[in-house]
Amino acid sequence: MKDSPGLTPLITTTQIRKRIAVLAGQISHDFDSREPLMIVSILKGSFMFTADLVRALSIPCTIDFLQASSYGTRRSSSGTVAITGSITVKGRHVLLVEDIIDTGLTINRIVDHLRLQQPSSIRICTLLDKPAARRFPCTPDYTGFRIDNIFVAGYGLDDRERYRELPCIVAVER
Ligand SMILES: O=P(O)(O)OC[C@H]1O[C@H](OP(=O)(O)OP(=O)(O)O)[C@H](O)[C@@H]1O
Ligand SMILES: Nc1nc2[nH]cnc2c(=O)[nH]1
Repeated sequence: MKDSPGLTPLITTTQIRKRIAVLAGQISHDFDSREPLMIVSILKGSFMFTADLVRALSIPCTIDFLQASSYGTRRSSSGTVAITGSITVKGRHVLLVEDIIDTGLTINRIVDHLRLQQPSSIRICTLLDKPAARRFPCTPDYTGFRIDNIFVAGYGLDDRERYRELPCIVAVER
């Protein structure tokens, strides 16, 4: 990890790699049909997780992206989710891939947005879950790690656009 004051290691690169192998095994088992699974990666935070997860799957998939932003340069949600990108999910089995579910606002907004198009199913896979921070109900179908209500960065997640490139998850000092 880069030598930066205020960052405390939380989840190592090895732990992430091992956990993704398990998640990918479960997903591949659950969606073992001839139809390709539609992966929808929620940017920016999930770019690294998505790249590692899809490479570990043993089933065919397609990969699309939506961008959702509500934190901006803050460490708490603005309460408004801006969704950009246009994808077609009608009749597809969709797996939303998130880096983190915190208040639950972002994932709820995305699910509501996509349901209007009548997909065959929507499932949620998140690398990190902060159940203690939840304000909008959401129970992910696949979870990498449950963490305490602390602000984290690395492996795609930012603190004011910094640290996305780190290969591990760190806690950021407030
Ligand atoms: O459950 P919530 O409280 O809604 O928080 C989770 C969302 O917050 C982060 O996105 P952010 O708005 O920071 O955008 P980014 O992924 O581009 O950094 C993260 O990537 C999730 O999408
Ligand atoms: N980087 C980052 N983004 C978040 N979005 C919601 N919670 C978090 C968090 O802990 N870290």
